[in-house]
Amino acid sequence: MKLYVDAGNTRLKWCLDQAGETVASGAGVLDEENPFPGLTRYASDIRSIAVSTVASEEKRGRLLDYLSRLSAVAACCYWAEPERGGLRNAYSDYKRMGADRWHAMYGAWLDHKQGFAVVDAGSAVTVDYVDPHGRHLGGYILPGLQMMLRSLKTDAARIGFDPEQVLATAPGKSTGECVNHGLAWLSDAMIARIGRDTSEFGLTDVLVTGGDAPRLIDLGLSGIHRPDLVLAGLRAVAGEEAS
Ligand SMILES: Nc1ncnc2c1ncn2[C@@H]1O[C@H](COP(=O)(O)OP(=O)(O)O)[C@@H](O)[C@H]1O
Ligand SMILES: CC(C)(COP(=O)(O)O)[C@@H](O)C(=O)NCCC(=O)O
Ligand SMILES: [K+]
Repeated sequence: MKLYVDAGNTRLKWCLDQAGETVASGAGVLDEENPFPGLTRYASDIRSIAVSTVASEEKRGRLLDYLSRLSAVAACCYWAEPERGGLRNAYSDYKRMGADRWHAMYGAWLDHKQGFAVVDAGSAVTVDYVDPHGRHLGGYILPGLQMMLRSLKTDAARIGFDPEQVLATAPGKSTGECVNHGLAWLSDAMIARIGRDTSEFGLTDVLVTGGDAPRLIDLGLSGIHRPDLVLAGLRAVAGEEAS
């Protein structure tokens, strides 16, 4: 079996592949005693390990340590690239791009050749545009939804509120409403902007991934929900490298 790991700043997502089929998958947190609940019983069946990570070097070290105790197979990390299979990275300094963005774009490129946007709503929100020729037009990096709420809580002394996942965007009449409606209102503006950009650039599909993808879809982002997009791209890249 092949193990694929997407290690973000908040969570680890993983899947186990046998002959192209997903036999198990899950999510966990590196700091927990078992970062891969559900995986341990397959440990002796693992024949390869591929990792896409944007976590710090310290966290990557701990992840690789954990994996080396789990399995005798050495884990291989895959990074952003300048080009693959007709998909071309807009970054001149492509090594600086988060591996998750590259793998999500490649996962999308395999199935959506008519031009697309990838919206990855994780710890941070990233938006990337790829035209029908596979040219990455560039993208955006924004604070994630939880990150925004957390920064309001920690960096402003008098903003006290309970986070609520409201859809309301009307002007708030209490601190809680101002914050919670504010986040919905800001997301609404971002969603409208993505709609404008995709029609201006002639991109057909919007693919949405990351832990807060359902929230953005609830808020009106009309797109294809692909929770596994980073892992899909990583699977393809690692498979091509092995063949
Ligand atoms: N079970 C969960 N644990 C943690 N965060 C979750 C969970 N479900 C949804 N989320 C939301 O998803 C975000 C993390 O998304 P994810 O795509 O896993 O991030 P990353 O790739 O940066 O680790 C969090 O900020 C949180 O808002
Ligand atoms: C933008 C990100 C923080 C998103 O990470 P995530 O929210 O998935 O944890 C990550 O892709 C990253 O660290 N990128 C490096 C900078 C760049 O892509 O230009
Ligand atoms: K992300």
